[in-house]
Amino acid sequence: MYLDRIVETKREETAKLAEHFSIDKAIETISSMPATKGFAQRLTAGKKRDMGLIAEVKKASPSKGLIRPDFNPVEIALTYEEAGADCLSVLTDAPYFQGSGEYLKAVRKAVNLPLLRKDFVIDERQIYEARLLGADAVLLIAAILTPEQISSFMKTAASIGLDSLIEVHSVEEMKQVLDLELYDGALIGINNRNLHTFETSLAATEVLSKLVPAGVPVISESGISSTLDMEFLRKTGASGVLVGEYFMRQKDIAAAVHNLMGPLQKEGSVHLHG
Ligand SMILES: O=C(O)c1ccccc1NCC(=O)[C@H](O)[C@H](O)COP(=O)(O)O
Repeated sequence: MYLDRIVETKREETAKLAEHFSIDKAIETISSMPATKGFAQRLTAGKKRDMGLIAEVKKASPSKGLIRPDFNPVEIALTYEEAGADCLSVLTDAPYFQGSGEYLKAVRKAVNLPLLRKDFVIDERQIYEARLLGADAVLLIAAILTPEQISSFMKTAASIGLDSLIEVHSVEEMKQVLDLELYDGALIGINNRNLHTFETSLAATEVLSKLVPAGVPVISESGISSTLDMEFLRKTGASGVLVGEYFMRQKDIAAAVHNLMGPLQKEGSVHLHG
């Protein structure tokens, strides 16, 4: 199974990381870093349209191979920012997504938006590393973590100012996550992609969002590519969407953001550079 392969690779990567990474030193460095930017807040009260947008900087994927050959993460991030994305997701996994921690660092320097480190977190060192790279949030995938790990990682993340996007794909995972004490800044991500078969269906959001109590923000992730999809997702009560491949395949990324998401409703809150 592909997800098992990815997790096996992460075990190797984190074992290597453990050889040199000091959590105490990381905490010391983080204590003098600027505060994080409130990832969850930007997707709820602070969103710029009726639906929040996490726009993904994604070069390749296990399901689709190379998606964007002319990949310039900083240019893409700046385009997303100018088009009014609320937050960005930057893939840092190298072997399967051709991402990099260096891309996250470079994007952090270039844009003001809150950033999600998109990777497969299985070890708390990756959470400290995310903060050092400039992330404002981490992804915690229920399919590869125990509820105890999710709880503990969410706590670690919160202790260093990071929000958590907790990703589920099944009723069982959703129930387990909802049984946890969710920290302020926790978002539920419903992945429309089955991470074992790679099939996507927005029915995942339709079905699973019904289980989420009012007040817990839901982000619908993956396989979103049309205004019809957005209409469908609005009716599920999702607060926002995470979109990668659709934008990455467009020549004019900014136009694609505007077409998919509709006009900006909070013009004043768009942070442009200059
Ligand atoms: O994208 C994949 O092929 C994939 C395969 C295995 C595990 C995770 C995978 N994707 C991670 C994601 O969650 C997506 O990059 C993200 O939700 C955006 O999805 P999309 O808009 O479909 O690119």
